[in-house]
Amino acid sequence: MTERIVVVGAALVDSGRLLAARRSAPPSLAGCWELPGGKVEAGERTEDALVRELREELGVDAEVLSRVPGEWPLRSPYVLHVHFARLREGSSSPAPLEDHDDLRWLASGEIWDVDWLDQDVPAVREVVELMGVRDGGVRG
Ligand SMILES: Nc1nc2c([nH]c(=O)n2[C@H]2C[C@H](O)[C@@H](COP(=O)(O)OP(=O)(O)OP(=O)(O)O)O2)c(=O)[nH]1
Repeated sequence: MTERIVVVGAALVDSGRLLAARRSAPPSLAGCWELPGGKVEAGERTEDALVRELREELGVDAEVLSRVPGEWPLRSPYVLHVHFARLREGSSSPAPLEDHDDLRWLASGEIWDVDWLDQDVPAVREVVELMGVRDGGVRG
């Protein structure tokens, strides 16, 4: 059976805005925007992987909230899972420390202003839908 590796992405929300991160590498993905996160390591809980990745990549202390239902195929063998997350009180603001060269907090009318990775578009669409539905519920 083909190995399947989960990449976990954060729908990091704050005051109704969603954080988008612009990849700086590899060249095939550089310049496009994604949900920050990374690969879940063997034996690691997805939520723990997300907290770890957000600390490494953005220097933040994040709290993982609910999972966005669904799973989106990436380049084999990767599949994307997404969880809502928010910054814990006292966390630093996100900074593009690793893998990214720009960050943007997108308000609801700005979500499609950035050039998302093609494979992220269906996941982002789902996130936006849920942010609307849960308005007030997932706001950080
Ligand atoms: N983090 C993240 N990766 C994504 C998204 N969409 C997408 O195709 N990918 C791809 C890019 C990479 O091939 C893979 C995850 O790689 P990564 O570089 O973020 O993960 P990582 O930090 O664990 O990687 P590594 O450098 O430790 O190998 O999934 C997304 O929204 N978020």
